[in-house]
Amino acid sequence: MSVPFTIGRLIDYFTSPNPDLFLGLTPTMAAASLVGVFTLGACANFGRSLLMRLSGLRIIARLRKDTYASALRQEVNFIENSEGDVLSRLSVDTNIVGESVTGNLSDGLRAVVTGTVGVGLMFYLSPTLTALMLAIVPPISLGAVLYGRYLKRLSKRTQEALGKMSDTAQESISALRTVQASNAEKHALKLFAKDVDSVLGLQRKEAFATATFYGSTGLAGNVTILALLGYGGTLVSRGVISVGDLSSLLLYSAYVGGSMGQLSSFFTTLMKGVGAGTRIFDLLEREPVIAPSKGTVLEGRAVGTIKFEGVRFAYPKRRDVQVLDGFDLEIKPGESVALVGKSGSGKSSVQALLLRFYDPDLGQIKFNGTDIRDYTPASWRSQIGLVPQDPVLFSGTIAENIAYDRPDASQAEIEEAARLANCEFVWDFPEKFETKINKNSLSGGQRQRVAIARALLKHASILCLDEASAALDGASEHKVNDAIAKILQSRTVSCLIVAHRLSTIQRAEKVAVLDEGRIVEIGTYKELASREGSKFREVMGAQIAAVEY
Ligand SMILES: Nc1ncnc2c1ncn2[C@@H]1O[C@H](COP(=O)(O)OP(=O)(O)OP(=O)(O)O)[C@@H](O)[C@H]1O
Repeated sequence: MSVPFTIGRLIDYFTSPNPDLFLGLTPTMAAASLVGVFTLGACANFGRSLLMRLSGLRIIARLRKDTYASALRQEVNFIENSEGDVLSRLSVDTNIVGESVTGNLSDGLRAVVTGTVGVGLMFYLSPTLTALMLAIVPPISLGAVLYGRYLKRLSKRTQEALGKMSDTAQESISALRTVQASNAEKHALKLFAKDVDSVLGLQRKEAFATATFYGSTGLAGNVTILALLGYGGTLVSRGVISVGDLSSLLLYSAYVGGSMGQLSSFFTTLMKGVGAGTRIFDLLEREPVIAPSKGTVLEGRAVGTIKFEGVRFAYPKRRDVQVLDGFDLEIKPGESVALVGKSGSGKSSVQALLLRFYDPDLGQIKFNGTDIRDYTPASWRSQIGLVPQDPVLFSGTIAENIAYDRPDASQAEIEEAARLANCEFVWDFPEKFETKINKNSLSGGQRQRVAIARALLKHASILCLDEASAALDGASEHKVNDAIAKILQSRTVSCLIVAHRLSTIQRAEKVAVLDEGRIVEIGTYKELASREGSKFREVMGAQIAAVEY
């Protein structure tokens, strides 16, 4: 802020017949002091920029971690419906918020200081000219407030549209094999382009608003400088102020104008940050429907009877389809129950309820007489090993994948679980258990067996198996069946298996047939298969006929 003042003094010094600089300084001393001030300013700028940048990055990192932690806590239904949107909040929105409260804030503060000191020094030099310049402040401030509000709304909508765009991209990219096999690239691109265009539409509105605001403030600023020069010129000719004072004033007005520009950009960036922040805090503060900390902790390996009592359930997104309607089932400790039924009859949903991915709308699921909702979801889930129909592998080694539920497991335990799950293929890989894999780099049958090993390593008291309905190749299917058979024969775990193959159903101690949301038949395989006209025979028709033939 000392620069315009000193320049004014220097101009007066060189243009005046009786030079007198300021406080008895010579031009050389004034220049030397300025260099000192510049150096100090440079150091302060370095510190400001570095500290603000670093704190911004740390805020972004922390917001990302917290938002991710919150996303992992939410019930699966909420996240599965908006995967891309959640990812966009994690990457884009956190960035906007971080920048708007750090670098932007420091620029804003600097603008406030520059503006206030500038106006103060202008008043010192000429109160009349300063009052003339300040006349443009109220209309510009009003414009900035209106523009900021508009931008905040627009920013939230833009971030939402960006989230939807990410959702669309995520869906196709994660299913690229299906997209390419169906020659659906054009269709996928069309869907994505539609989302991109809606983002573009919103950004265009923002561009128009910004251009209008900056265009008009720029015009107002230039007109003010012209007015200052015109009126200031008459004051100089009348000898009220010196040429140096007018030069200082003009420079200060440029500083103040610049700081007002910075202030409005601070305000608009802050409003964008508020828009993006709303989306982050919506997720950060969201209470999951299935509260992670509610309930008592189920310690150790708990053995007991599982009882579904009058369970009614419909998916939140499809309330009109009653998936389970008076579902009753009992699984005793160590018992294996095969759940059979037509495709879409609700078998996987039963397992999803047992794992508390959802809670029943009515009725209860009890473990040893206690509603499973009375346990914390994490401690309840720690009792269950899960082998889904299409198991998911994560990027990492085979050992890490097998030990996913129990990262502390020893190599010997991992190998033992792999042996029990018929994962002998691992020993054929050159790097054995250290072989790096990702979600696609094993065959379907191998994936199933790794998932079985994972579930076995957990030493859970309950196993939820969803048998692959897709046909595996003969050898692979035999290995998977054999691994499942070993589990069914052991009496140490209760097993709820969604079964499609006759061989599996035959091995289960109890077979339950699910139809229209409830168990319609229950018994041993022999009882159900020998009952003429049974629902079981209807569901398993072709397979039973093949055996009898
Ligand atoms: N996330 C979901 N949101 C809404 N509806 C769903 C969801 N998952 C499944 N459904 C519906 O719930 C019903 C039961 O599905 P579920 O997957 O439990 O059947 P299933 O018996 O396991 O089928 P399959 O043998 O083909 O795997 C079906 O009508 C299905 O369309």
